[in-house]
Amino acid sequence: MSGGLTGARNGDGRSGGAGIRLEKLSKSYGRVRALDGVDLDVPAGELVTLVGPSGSGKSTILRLIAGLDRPDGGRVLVGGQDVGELPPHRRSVAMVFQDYALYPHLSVLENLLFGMRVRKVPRAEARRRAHDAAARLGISDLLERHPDQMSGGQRQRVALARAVVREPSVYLLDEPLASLDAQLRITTRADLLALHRQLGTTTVHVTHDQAEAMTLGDRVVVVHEGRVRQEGPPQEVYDEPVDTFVARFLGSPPMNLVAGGGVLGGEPETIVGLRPEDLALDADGPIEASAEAVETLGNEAVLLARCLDGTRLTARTEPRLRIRPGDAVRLRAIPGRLHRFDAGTGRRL
Ligand SMILES: Nc1ncnc2c1ncn2[C@@H]1O[C@H](COP(=O)(O)OP(=O)(O)OP(=O)(O)O)[C@@H](O)[C@H]1O
Repeated sequence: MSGGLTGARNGDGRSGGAGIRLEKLSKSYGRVRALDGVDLDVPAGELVTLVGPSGSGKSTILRLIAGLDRPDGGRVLVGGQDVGELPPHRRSVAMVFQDYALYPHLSVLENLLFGMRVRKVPRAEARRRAHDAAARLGISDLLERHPDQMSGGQRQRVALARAVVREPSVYLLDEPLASLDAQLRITTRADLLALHRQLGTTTVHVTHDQAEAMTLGDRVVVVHEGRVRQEGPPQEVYDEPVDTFVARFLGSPPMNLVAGGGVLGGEPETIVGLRPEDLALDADGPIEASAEAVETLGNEAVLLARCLDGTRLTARTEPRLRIRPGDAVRLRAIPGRLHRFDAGTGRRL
């Protein structure tokens, strides 16, 4: 195959990037089936978040798109082209890892220039790109520092800038925010979103943090046991999970699931689900329970209640009600908010 992919740029300097299509991708490591027939379409310019528990196959998907690993079966298309035979450096994808992977003996500027030197980008052009990327990521005043002279958040910005200078058609971000503390994660998340809006380049972002998945992507793709369980706009997946796995995985605290419906009502052959925010304290509520634990978070409190029949339910409540463990409470499910799943398959009914 001749020629790699290039990041086509449109007039205003934005790069829409290239769409990605995965067809029936499978991959095993020894006896571990990491991917089991993954189909996925990411339109050009979209930011998609892959989310799933540890070991579900998220990083493997990125590695196969990047060409760092080869699939046992299936195809990877970037910009409509089967890239199966292209080595990583010819795929016009830039990957950013959780641990930054910067060269410790090089300054920030040298880290940014290094890859372009290898790819023989002319010097003046390479410097222009490096300074432009540094400005976008707010690290222009760090260019002379070495990685060990920076905070984790600054290092992560350098790692992102190093991806930006490549002007790829696709960004692959493997838990880029996971090593940052909670506060920094939120601000860096906003910066990532802003960067994506500026560049408009197709991005696949991996996380196991469901809050990140809800806030960061145009679409969220829930991966479990090497398969795509559900994909869609985050709110849609949250409101209409296709099965009990997705229902429990997105949302914190997770959805209440009651076999047979029990205190939530329902038919014996079903599992009935209710989000904690859809379970309200109500003095006339039909569900009698006692408070087992209350976690106060400042803006809200999470009540763990044990019903008369032993069922445990969590509810999001007002923190100022000052409920204490042992208090008798009454609860009501907000009408229309119940989810029903098949008890055998776990699928949404
Ligand atoms: N090089 C490897 N050798 C053996 N097994 C591997 C290798 N890479 C991945 N696996 C296995 O493949 C499965 C999927 O791994 P993968 O790293 O894709 O999961 P993940 O969803 O990214 O997990 P995490 O969130 O923990 O990074 C896991 O069971 C993992 O142990």
